[in-house]
Amino acid sequence: MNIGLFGYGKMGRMLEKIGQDRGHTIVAKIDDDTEAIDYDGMDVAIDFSTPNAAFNNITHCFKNRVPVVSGTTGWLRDYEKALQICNAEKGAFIYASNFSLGVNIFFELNRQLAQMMSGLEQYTASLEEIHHIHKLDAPSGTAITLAEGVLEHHPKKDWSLDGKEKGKLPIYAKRDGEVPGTHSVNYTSKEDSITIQHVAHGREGFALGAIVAAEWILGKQGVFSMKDVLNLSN
Ligand SMILES: NC(=O)C1=CN([C@@H]2O[C@H](COP(=O)(O)OP(=O)(O)OC[C@H]3O[C@@H](n4cnc5c(N)ncnc54)[C@H](O)[C@@H]3O)[C@@H](O)[C@H]2O)C=CC1
Ligand SMILES: O=C(O)C1=N[C@H](C(=O)O)C[C@H](O)C1
Repeated sequence: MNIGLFGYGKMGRMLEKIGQDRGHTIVAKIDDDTEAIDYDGMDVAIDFSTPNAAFNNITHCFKNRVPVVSGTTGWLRDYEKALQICNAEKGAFIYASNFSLGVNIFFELNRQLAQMMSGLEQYTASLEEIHHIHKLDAPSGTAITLAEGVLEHHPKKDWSLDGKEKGKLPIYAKRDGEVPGTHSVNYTSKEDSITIQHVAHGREGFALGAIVAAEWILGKQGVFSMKDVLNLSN
């Protein structure tokens, strides 16, 4: 499979390694200084760029008939617009706030726990994410997905960064050294606390999940999620 990488930073380099290990060819490494892009040689594009660059990268791929896997976070205000362009161009698209197998299992566990906790008003829910100091966006995309899973079964209607808005589910975002990504969901009462946590040990899991998604999307048309790729139950 010929892969075009959009964003050749920490994730781009890890994708190159894992992609080559799985027998694929990296035909383009597009970064902020790339002047011309040859879409014709790409079977699939994988975008791990920046919040400001992702929408343009993704939609240009749709217009050039290249399927897209995107893991870039912090651009989701434009997500619906991207889906419209994907559908109009009969393109193929997978976005995931986190491509690792472990986090996608954690997403399911989070939803199940949220359902069990619904109606137990003595517990106060909160989320915490810890990432490296280079991260541009806060809260993390993964924390937002986790918050959405909690809110499906919770009287609160929205989340708020660092608990700044009263009456909303707080997501505390911390930045520390080179931490690859740690996410916790906590329920606390006067009597006790329940915490579930996912700890990434590096970036390999994210990159492997994105390459598996790219292999899966070849030849397909439409908008998909990691649930489709991993065949996880609803
Ligand atoms: N969904 C997931 O599983 C994961 C998502 N991420 C997300 O992926 C994104 C990238 O993460 P990192 O590689 O750690 O960041 P990074 O900062 O190391 O790399 C981003 C790269 O994008 C480049 N870039 C800037 N403008 C561009 C443009 N117009 N076109 C192409 N590239 C451009 C930057 O120069 C940089 O090299 C972030 O949004 C991060 O949150 C990171 C890890 C896992
Ligand atoms: O920026 C990162 O590094 C990561 N970003 C993603 C996010 O925002 O959730 C996924 C992972 O936690 C690493």
